[in-house]
Amino acid sequence: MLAVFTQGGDSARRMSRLRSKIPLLAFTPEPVVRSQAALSWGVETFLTPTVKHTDEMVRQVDQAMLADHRLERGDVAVVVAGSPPGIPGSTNALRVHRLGDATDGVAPAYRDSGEPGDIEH
Ligand SMILES: Nc1ncnc2c1ncn2[C@@H]1O[C@H](COP(=O)(O)OP(=O)(O)OP(=O)(O)O)[C@@H](O)[C@H]1O
Ligand SMILES: CC(=O)C(=O)O
Repeated sequence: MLAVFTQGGDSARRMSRLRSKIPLLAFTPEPVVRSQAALSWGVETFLTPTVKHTDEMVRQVDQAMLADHRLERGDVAVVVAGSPPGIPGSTNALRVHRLGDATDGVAPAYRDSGEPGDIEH
């Protein structure tokens, strides 16, 4: 599973163009971008709160995937984002994340990152 965090939508469009065989999920804080991204090939969209740290992004991925039992703890997700978050056009990071690590708080940074709010699918 590949999760892309996008503010303007370009990153989601670029990932969609690759026609990957693995599921592509786009997370955005912008309702309009969410609607546009949903029209791109193979993209499933999630509306998320704006975050300040990439650790909060992976927490959102954990919440979205584990709540629906879409994936299991220990499954691996690839997360593409801009680090630090909040600057459109700054996508520059790829992280391999083990699902559950953020919501389980396996590292101190995850325990500090708090509740990001609701994710709307
Ligand atoms: N929920 C969020 N909270 C904070 N920042 C976010 C969130 N979702 C995405 N971002 C940030 O948005 C940026 C990527 O947005 P975008 O998709 O617009 O980039 P891009 O495609 O490179 O830009 P552009 O559309 O300007 O060409 C990254 O810095 C990413 O961290
Ligand atoms: C992409 C991401 O989650 C990071 O920069 O850590």
